[in-house]
Amino acid sequence: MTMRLDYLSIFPGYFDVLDISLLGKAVDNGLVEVHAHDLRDWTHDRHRTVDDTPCGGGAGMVMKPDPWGEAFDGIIGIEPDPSVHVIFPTPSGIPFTQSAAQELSTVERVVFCCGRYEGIDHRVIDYARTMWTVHELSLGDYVLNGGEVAALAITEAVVRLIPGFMGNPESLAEESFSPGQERLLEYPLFTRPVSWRGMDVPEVLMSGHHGRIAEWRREESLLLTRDRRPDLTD
Ligand SMILES: Nc1nc2cc(Br)ccc2s1
Repeated sequence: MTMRLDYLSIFPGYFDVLDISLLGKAVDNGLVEVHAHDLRDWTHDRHRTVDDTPCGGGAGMVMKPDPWGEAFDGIIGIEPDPSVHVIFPTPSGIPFTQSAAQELSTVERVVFCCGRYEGIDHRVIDYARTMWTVHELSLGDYVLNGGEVAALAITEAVVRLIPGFMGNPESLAEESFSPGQERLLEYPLFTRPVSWRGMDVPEVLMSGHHGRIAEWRREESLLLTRDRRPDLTD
């Protein structure tokens, strides 16, 4: 299966980065195809206007619905298709999680709608919900200047889970937040040299005693999780 990823943005250049590194490899080996689109290509005025003042007043500007609607018609189509997943990164979205990444990794078509300014006219999201499967996703409780960086993060989390993408799929199963894994943070990692700037690798890790090593790692994960993410231990 090839996953098609579309990105709608007034800064499509953000997505040039998808041609390099592991994601570039996924593109080369036909696992994913990536299309970035400039929302301004669907404007008709001399200034290629995509924003306007908010109805009801308030600070900043809101993205006009017309360019989005015409871009949807051109990129996705005018017939409803629930197999198309449309993602709006937004601070007011539901938290994006590894299980959501897992689910999205099986989808054949994903369209990212990257808002700027104060956000997108809400009728765009309401329209999209009548046509496709829509996800309003948040990456965390902080505000970016637009959805592009969030779209890149979601892309990386999803694409790396596509079967055949990672050389060693077993490593995925052991990662934190993977299905079936206890919700624990990763234990500290070490490699050679054994002694570095007066700091040594914990002796247990050099003991060759796999039972003790597993026990040490679990304890470290429990301590770290309790200290940094008590919410995961609920
Ligand atoms: N955390 C996030 N901040 C933002 C800001 C804008 Br503007 C659009 C999308 C997102 S996702």
